[in-house]
Amino acid sequence: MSEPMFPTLDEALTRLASTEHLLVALDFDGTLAPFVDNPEESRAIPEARDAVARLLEVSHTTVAFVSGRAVDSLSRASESPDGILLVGSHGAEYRFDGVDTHPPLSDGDRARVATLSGVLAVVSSEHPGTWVEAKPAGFALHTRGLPDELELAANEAARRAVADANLQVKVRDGKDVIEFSILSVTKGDALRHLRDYTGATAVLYAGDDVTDEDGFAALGEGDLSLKCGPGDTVANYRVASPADVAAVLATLAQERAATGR
Ligand SMILES: O=P(O)(O)OC[C@H]1O[C@H](O[C@H]2O[C@H](CO)[C@@H](O)[C@H](O)[C@H]2O)[C@H](O)[C@@H](O)[C@@H]1O
Repeated sequence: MSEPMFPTLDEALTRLASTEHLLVALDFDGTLAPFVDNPEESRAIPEARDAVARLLEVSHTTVAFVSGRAVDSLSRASESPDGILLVGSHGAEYRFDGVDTHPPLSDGDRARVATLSGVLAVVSSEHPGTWVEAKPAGFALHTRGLPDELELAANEAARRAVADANLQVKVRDGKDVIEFSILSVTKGDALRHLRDYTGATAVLYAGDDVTDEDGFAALGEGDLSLKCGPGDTVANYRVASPADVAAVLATLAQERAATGR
């Protein structure tokens, strides 16, 4: 973990609550929602939903979900609370104030996506228990529930097959998932864009996975980075579970509201 600016998370939250415009950016799976086998059935825990709703009621406060999911999938799983900003596909898709934006894909890009689809379909068919989730610019090969050795074999086969196809895609390791995208944007890019878009004077970002490290690294002095669960991190603070993240958000909502904003 990085050296925190304040010795305790409570002190850091109090300082953050007093900023002029606060951006609360949150990863979804593993941070607000516990892992489940079927991503379509994933939902934020009630405590997290309540805390997000309270933050959304405070003026000069913006809340965003920043996910590896495609933005449509994120919208369904998060049930897209009123006023929320959505970032999908690790920063490749935005849904802000009802407007969708994403980088245009050239014909060549679409051809690479189609080739990638075929390559991963073959890998999945050769590795029972895996399945492929489609996204606008890539795919996730899911391995949840497989024994470690089978998961490893599927991941290695996918990496090899994609490398052999010479597609030059971005590879992201996640929790029981390996992702391949023709776009290389990161959650760090997403947080920089969100900061500009909202004019935030301070940012909280919470996440649990390797891809969230790009988000943490994009934060600076006066911001707060919160890692959920175990694993190496550059975040300043750590909690154990989505329930703990929800408690942090509830505290922040309470303190932020008390500032009179
Ligand atoms: O950036 P996130 O919001 O954390 O999204 C990361 C990936 O989340 C989803 O997969 C993960 O959650 C699933 C549901 O709990 C679980 O079955 C899977 O094993 C996890 O990796 C989503 O399906 C992926 O597209 C996201 O990239």
